[in-house]
This record gives sequence, structure tokens and C-alpha cells, in this order.
Amino acid sequence: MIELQHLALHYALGETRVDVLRDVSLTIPAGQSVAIAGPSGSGKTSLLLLLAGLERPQAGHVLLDGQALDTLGRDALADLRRERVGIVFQSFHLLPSLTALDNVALPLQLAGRRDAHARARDFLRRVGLAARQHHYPGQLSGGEQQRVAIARALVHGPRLLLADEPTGNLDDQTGARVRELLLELNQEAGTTLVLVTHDMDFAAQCQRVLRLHDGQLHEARQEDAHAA
Ligand SMILES: Nc1ncnc2c1ncn2[C@@H]1O[C@H](COP(=O)(O)OP(=O)(O)OP(=O)(O)O)[C@@H](O)[C@H]1O
Repeated sequence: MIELQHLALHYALGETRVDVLRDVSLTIPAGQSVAIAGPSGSGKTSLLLLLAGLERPQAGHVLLDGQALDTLGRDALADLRRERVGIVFQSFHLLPSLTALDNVALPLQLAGRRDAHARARDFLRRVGLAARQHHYPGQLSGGEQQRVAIARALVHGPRLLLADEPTGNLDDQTGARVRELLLELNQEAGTTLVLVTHDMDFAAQCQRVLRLHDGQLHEARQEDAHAA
């Protein structure tokens, strides 16, 4: 379960202050799929970074399964992410000197898993990249790199997946495949899914759609507002 309690985030650039989130509170039950929509610059990426503990709010708290992230030090946060959270960033953060396979296997190797390569191969296959496993990120297209990043985020079976535009660089067919994979994990493994997307078909398949606007989060669907 994710709880946001009175979160406030602003960035100060010289004289200018950008208020990104103003007093945002929200509960996302474990296993829910949530799409976050909103105009460019409304703070969607910042919100994901807060959920991952990669950004600290000026006020308020983020709790993952009852654990307040602000009470954890850097190492404890890194452990929590490694064990429980998968993150797909907009800029994929792949390691350029490792092949696709080694990029995906790395989180498992760090956790001492012997099946790292077998599992990594399986996830590369699931995102349609079996034939590209020995390629380096520089030899892959943007969409292929995105799929490697998705495989890497999923390979350790996270309880929570945070994804920033996971289908943003993909053609319709590949995008549909990634969509299916994420929703399947959500439904079958109970992975909580929080994704930022401009893809309204994807959003429509999520259990809940939130819209970020002017520092506030609103339920985009009437029925979600009643259920919340
Ligand atoms: N590190 C930073 N320093 C200063 N301002 C920042 C920083 N990161 C983001 N911002 C500003 O905060 C606001 C929210 O940015 P964010 O990237 O979260 O928006 P977004 O909704 O994800 O946008 P997009 O849909 O274009 O990716 C923007 O106005 C952005 O310029």
C-alpha cells in the first residue's frame, strides 16, 4: 500500500519558485493499477520520484507498506528499492558498457541470485528482445532500450512498479505487448502499478486514473472518486 500524506514539493530556481505539489494526500491499495495523467510540466515525473524515495518532499510523508520513507537513510532506501520497487525512468538509465542481458541480470546478481541470467533471458523474451540480448544499449533503438529498462525493472518481481511513459517510444504493436505484460503482472502477481502515461487506451485499462493539475491530484473518473 502507498500512502501520501499532505505532500508538498517545490523547486526553487533563483527568484522563481515552481510549486509542483500542494498538499497532496492519496492512498493506493496494494495490487491496484493506477495511471497518472496531466499536462506537460504538471509534476508527474516528480511524483514518481517521490514515491521511489529519489526525491524528498518539503512537507508531508510517503509511506510504502506503512514505512515512512523520510525515516530511512540512503542505504535503507536503496535496499527497499532493490527488494520491493521496480522503476522505469523516461531516460532509461541503462549501463552502456553492459549488454542488454547483463543490464537486466544485474539487479538479480546484486541480490546473489544464481538464476540471474536465465531469468533475465526470460524477461527479455517477454518484451520481445530475445534476439537482442547480446547487444549493448548503444546498438539498440530507443524503443528497444525502453524494453530492456522494463525487463530490468520487472526481473526481480517487485511488489511496486513505477513507470514513466513505459510505452512512450514504442510503436502500436510493441506498445500493446508491453501494456499486456504490465497488466498481466498486475493481475496475476498482484504487482501494484503506478504509471505516468499519455496513452489513454492504457490509462483506460487501469483500475484508476488520476489527473495531476495545478499541484493537485484528482480522480479522473467519477466512479473512482466514489470508490476512493
Ligand atoms: N530538478 C529540478 N529543478 C527545478 N525544477 C524542476 C526540476 N525537476 C522538475 N522541475 C520542474 O518541475 C515541474 C514538474 O516537472 P515534471 O518533470 O515532474 O513534470 P511532468 O508532468 O513529468 O512533465 P512531462 O509530461 O513534460 O514529462 C516542471 O515545471 C519542471 O520544470
